[in-house]
Amino acid sequence: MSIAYSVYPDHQTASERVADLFTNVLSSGSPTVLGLATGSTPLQVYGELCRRHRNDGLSFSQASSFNLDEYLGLESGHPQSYRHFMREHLFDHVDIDLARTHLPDVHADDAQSASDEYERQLQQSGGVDLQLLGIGTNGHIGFNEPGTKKDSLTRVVDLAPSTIDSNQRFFESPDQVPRQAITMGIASIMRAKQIVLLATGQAKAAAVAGAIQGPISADNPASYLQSHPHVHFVLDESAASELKPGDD
Ligand SMILES: N[C@@H]1[C@@H](O)[C@H](O)[C@@H](COP(=O)(O)O)O[C@@H]1O
Repeated sequence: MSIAYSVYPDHQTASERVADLFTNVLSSGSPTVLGLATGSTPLQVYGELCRRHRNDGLSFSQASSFNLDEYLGLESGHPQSYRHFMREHLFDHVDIDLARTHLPDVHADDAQSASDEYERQLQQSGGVDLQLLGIGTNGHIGFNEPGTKKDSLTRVVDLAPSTIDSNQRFFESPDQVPRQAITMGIASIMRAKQIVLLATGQAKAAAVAGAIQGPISADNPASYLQSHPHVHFVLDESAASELKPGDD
């Protein structure tokens, strides 16, 4: 099994192609459920969608959204919380109804009940029409770290040491980096009707090659995507650099 992929010369061009997919589902005129991701990778996708809203009238008025994950342990409104990220980079710049934007409730007394409730809302939404993913250098999607099972649902997870290291760049000091998160599971993600994974930069090349051309394995959670019927990887040349030729 393999995954379809496209390679573009740079991050901006790749991001515009991903924005095209979002534009298509948003332009259908019917209610749409978007699956959204955070991290540095999708920033230009969101920038492009904001530009299209401003200049071309692209409307989010029929959209609702579910984010993949949220850190546990940050106070409400923390600048590195994913809710804050989404408002800063997308929600506050387009006509989406904030009441229909969903992120896991990390301030509930019982984080596992809040995770179960998120999974229930996700299932009741009718399903994600288009899910955007990034990928960790260890192959994680959302915060589904290596070792995650294919049937996993939304739950509380411990972050891998390599993920904590990678995320240190967003915090003032290493001890401020959260150690836990609530994340959609692999099975939650795989229910999306269409999935696009955007990866750019050399640091992602090995994880991308393993996901597309390696065995389906918990060692590289993105490899589970091989069994999804409508998944596409959008890559820049660096992220594609460890793919073996002749397998696209
Ligand atoms: N939970 C997020 C993922 O959803 C994201 O895809 C990944 C890569 O982040 P970046 O895009 O900054 O490389 O790590 C984060 O920790």
